[in-house]
Amino acid sequence: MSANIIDGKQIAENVRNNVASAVEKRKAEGLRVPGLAVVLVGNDPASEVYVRNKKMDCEKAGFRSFSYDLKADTTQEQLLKLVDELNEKPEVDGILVQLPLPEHLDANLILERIKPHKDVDGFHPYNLGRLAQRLPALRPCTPKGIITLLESTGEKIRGMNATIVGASNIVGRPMAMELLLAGCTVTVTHRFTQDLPGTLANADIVVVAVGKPGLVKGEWIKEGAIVIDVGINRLENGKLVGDVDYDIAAERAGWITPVPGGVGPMTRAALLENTLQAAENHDISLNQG
Ligand SMILES: Nc1nc(=O)c2c([nH]1)NC[C@@H]1CN(c3ccc(C(=O)N[C@@H](CCC(=O)O)C(=O)O)cc3)C=[N+]21
Ligand SMILES: [Mg+2]
Repeated sequence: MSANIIDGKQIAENVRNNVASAVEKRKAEGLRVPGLAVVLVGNDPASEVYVRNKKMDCEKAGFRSFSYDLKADTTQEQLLKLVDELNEKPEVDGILVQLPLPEHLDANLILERIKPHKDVDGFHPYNLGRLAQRLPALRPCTPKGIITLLESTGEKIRGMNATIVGASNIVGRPMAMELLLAGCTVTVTHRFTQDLPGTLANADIVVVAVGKPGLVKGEWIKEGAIVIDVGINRLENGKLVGDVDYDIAAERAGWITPVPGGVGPMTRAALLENTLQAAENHDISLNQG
């Protein structure tokens, strides 16, 4: 068997076009265009690239973007003050504080300071709690984007066995929740898991989000499985690879995401969807005074 490729780039483009149309419609109705504030602390080169891309996505979708590039030695108090200001700014619908933050800052405290209705990353405990209760919420971008990728296959996801490799706050654990809500039987594996190959042998869906090239061997993939690779690893030769041995996995899988061009572009598209959703909810709360 040779896997079908899940074309994240193309699917993300469709999502972005839908968001752009919704923005046009808002304008025609005399509503504000959505606004995203992007906060970057320090000068990590990878973060600078990501942030630049997010601003570009905003402009293409017809959003306003507000950027705040802060020095690496910004204090906790200064950053909290900026978040407080952005929380109160009516033209800002979404606030994104780029991670990782410098060591001396407490990311959890800062993310929790963002008003939940502006938390377009979906990282606030309020939104994660609402997701866990299947209530409307802003959902973390990568897991949300992956659900869109799974839906694009046309396969019936409900009832499948799904295994997630990696239990991070921003991907693994919210992904488990999304797949549970989608009707999967969910297994989460992590650094203490004893038999990863044995678990994967039973997995109809595999989502890998660890950040170690070659962590998942192609031979471990069940024939016909859907393989979603969230890893983005830059090798010494400059090549970008995921966490899954792609070539062998692609011989066994039914569907597989490439790296690059799989999950990454969908994460960015889901951020635009969340910012539009935040703007729509924001209108309602502004009207209610
Ligand atoms: N507050 C916050 N929210 C985030 O969502 C967030 C973050 N911080 N910090 C970093 C991670 C990582 N992340 C990516 C998004 C898109 C690509 C992406 O577009 N990747 C391209 C390739 C990019 C490249 O060439 O390096 C692809 O996979 O095709 C990658 C990684 C969002 N993150
Ligand atoms: Mg990603």
